[in-house]
Amino acid sequence: MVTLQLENLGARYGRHEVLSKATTPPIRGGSLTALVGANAAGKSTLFRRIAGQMRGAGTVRLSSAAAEDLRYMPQDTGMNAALTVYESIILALKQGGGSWRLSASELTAVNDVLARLGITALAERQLPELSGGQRQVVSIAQTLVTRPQVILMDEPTSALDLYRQYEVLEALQSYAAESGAVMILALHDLNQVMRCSTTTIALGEGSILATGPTLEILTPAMIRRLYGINSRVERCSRGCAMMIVDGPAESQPITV
Ligand SMILES: Nc1ncnc2c1ncn2[C@@H]1O[C@H](COP(=O)(O)OP(=O)(O)OP(=O)(O)O)[C@@H](O)[C@H]1O
Repeated sequence: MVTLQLENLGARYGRHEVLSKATTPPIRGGSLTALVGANAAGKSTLFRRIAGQMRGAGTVRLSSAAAEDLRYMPQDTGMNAALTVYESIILALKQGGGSWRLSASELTAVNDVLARLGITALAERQLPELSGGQRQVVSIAQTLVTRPQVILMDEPTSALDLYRQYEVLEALQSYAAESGAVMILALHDLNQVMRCSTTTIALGEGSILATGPTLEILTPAMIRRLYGINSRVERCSRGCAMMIVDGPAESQPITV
């Protein structure tokens, strides 16, 4: 089982300190972890820091996985190359180098990721012709095709319709369950978080405020602290937890 643990991570842009002493217990693979926090709280910055794209204080500890097994899918992924969807996924698979010839197992990996994400019909389409939601799913396919063991995705469902959100989150959950990968998704929709993630990391006030089981973290008090919103967390008639927004709290969230 892969685990990821953060110890006292810091990150700054010049003199602007965005994160300080960001620490988590070991985050276990096999299910989805959500990263939540207000705009500008530092979610993308934390991902860049974990992915080694930024220097800073602290340590990222990985067990049962190497740094090369980590993939980070940023919020905005360039999709203007004159490639088909199929070619772009082969390119993502071959980024580690090697021959352009596809082995039988690589061919299976490309076809599998297309099928898993429900985009087989898009395989021959050119990237610049795709809609925003289609691009986002292709970007997820490019991220998963190498079968990474640690995956960081920045708002992977932000451009998706309701059906696609459901389909993609189910696909990500099943990928995590079968591979044992640590999969952290930055998400803004807290009902989505409650439905799909077992663990939640709450980011605010320049650090990680709490990490733990999603329903223990996403209490009305934490939601008020993170977003400045009064809310209730209730059970629907089928027993699923859901958040109901009541309105703005008197105090605004504190971001950096
Ligand atoms: N390249 C950069 N140079 C300078 N400051 C930056 C840079 N990238 C981000 N920041 C600043 O760092 C802070 C955190 O930004 P970040 O993108 O990590 O937030 P976020 O939580 O991902 O926000 P959002 O939910 O809006 O995507 C913000 O104040 C932002 O302006």
